[in-house]
Amino acid sequence: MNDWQPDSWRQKPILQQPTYDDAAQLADVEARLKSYPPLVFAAEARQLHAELANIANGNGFLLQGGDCAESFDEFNAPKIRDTFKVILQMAIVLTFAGKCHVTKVARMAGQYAKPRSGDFETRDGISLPSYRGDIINSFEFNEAARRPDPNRLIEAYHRSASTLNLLRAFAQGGLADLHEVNRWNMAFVENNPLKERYQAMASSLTDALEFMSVVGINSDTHPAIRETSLYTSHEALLLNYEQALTRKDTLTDTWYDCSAHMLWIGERTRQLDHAHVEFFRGINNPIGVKIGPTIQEDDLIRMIDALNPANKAGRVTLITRMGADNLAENLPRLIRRVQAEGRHVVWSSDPMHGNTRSASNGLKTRNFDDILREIMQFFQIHRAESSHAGGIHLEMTGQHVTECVGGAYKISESDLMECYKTQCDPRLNADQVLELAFLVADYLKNQ
Ligand SMILES: O=C[C@H](O)[C@H](O)COP(=O)(O)O
Ligand SMILES: C=C(OP(=O)(O)O)C(=O)O
Repeated sequence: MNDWQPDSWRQKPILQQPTYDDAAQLADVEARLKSYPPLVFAAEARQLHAELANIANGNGFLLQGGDCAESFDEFNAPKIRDTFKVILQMAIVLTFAGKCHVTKVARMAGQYAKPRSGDFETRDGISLPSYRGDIINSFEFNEAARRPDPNRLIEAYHRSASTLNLLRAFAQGGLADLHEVNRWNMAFVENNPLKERYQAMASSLTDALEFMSVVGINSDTHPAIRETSLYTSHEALLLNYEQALTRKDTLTDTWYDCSAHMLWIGERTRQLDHAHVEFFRGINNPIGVKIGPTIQEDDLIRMIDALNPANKAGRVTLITRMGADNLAENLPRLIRRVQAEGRHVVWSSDPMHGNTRSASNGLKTRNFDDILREIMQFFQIHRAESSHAGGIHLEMTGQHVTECVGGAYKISESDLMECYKTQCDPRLNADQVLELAFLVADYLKNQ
């Protein structure tokens, strides 16, 4: 690792980056960010690493989710609270059904940069640079808004700090009480059109909590009942920002990217000889890598080795995002090769990014059934290969948006316009994501 430095990525080719007009202004912003306090503490990242190591070894489950792109405009406490609540609600049913620890990692407090298919967006004959996330430019469609602005890095830092502050308060301050979380779930089941389907699981969970109370295990006697831990993550796409928040941990004398506990490399920027792999190989956080259906076995092993030469369990999470129609053909060959080479990884399923399509009105959407189908196949394939299906990675929100079609409330393409708020990709709403959790839990319970 001698040849690695926080800025050594700058010597490599890089994709999916904005072009800033004023290099001096960008350098000034980077210097300011470098002087700011880190957002997370390296020891917290190590704690997450240890939890992920358990999952890589077959124990536990990773639940990772949140916005496709956090937005400066939609930045408020109810929105943060609602996503926090729904992550906890999912985690409680998955813990109960899977009978294992669920590690919760939010796509929050930094998920501000987006890779795009095209550099330009054209509307009514006018072409402007694509929206690349609020840390880079603005979603509004005019020339000034779409110009990359370095000050947005500072803005993203402060918003991430406030978000993280509130998440920590919720996690430790009483909002995470298991009894409360269970009450929210009971309300979800009570109001759901498919309530009979979820009733049995919700009732047995309630019974379990009541039994614990009777034998004296409650929020007063056991802090674990009223507190939780929630880690943060985002795609480390804008390396100027990530480098500025990369610090040497004084306890271990090793480098950590202190913008979040876990960072991931996207499907579009994981080329072995490019900047993102170079940056990631030197930071000690647990990291994710998105992998699509075209990846070859040799390339996968080379990538794992570049990122985790010591083959440490918990360091690398492979997040497969193949699409429900491609998973069965591609996942088994990758699992077999990773097993044959003895590499330690967490396998997680992102059932969102391979299942995006255009609705008839042109809006991007995803079908709940495709999402569920990809997750279920993910579990079945891992089971058939004697491998551990370690987690799921979702684009979701705690709010009642209409962006993905289907689910118990049968959102149709004509409903999409009712509350379509995403600035990039369609997210599962609060009901859809809980429904998914109950269905996955049902499957886990029957295994
Ligand atoms: O979230 C992932 C990507 O940023 C997104 O899918 C790209 O969307 P696009 O194809 O509209 O650019
Ligand atoms: C861009 C994303 O995913 P992928 O790299 O898998 O396309 C994402 O998760 O926001």
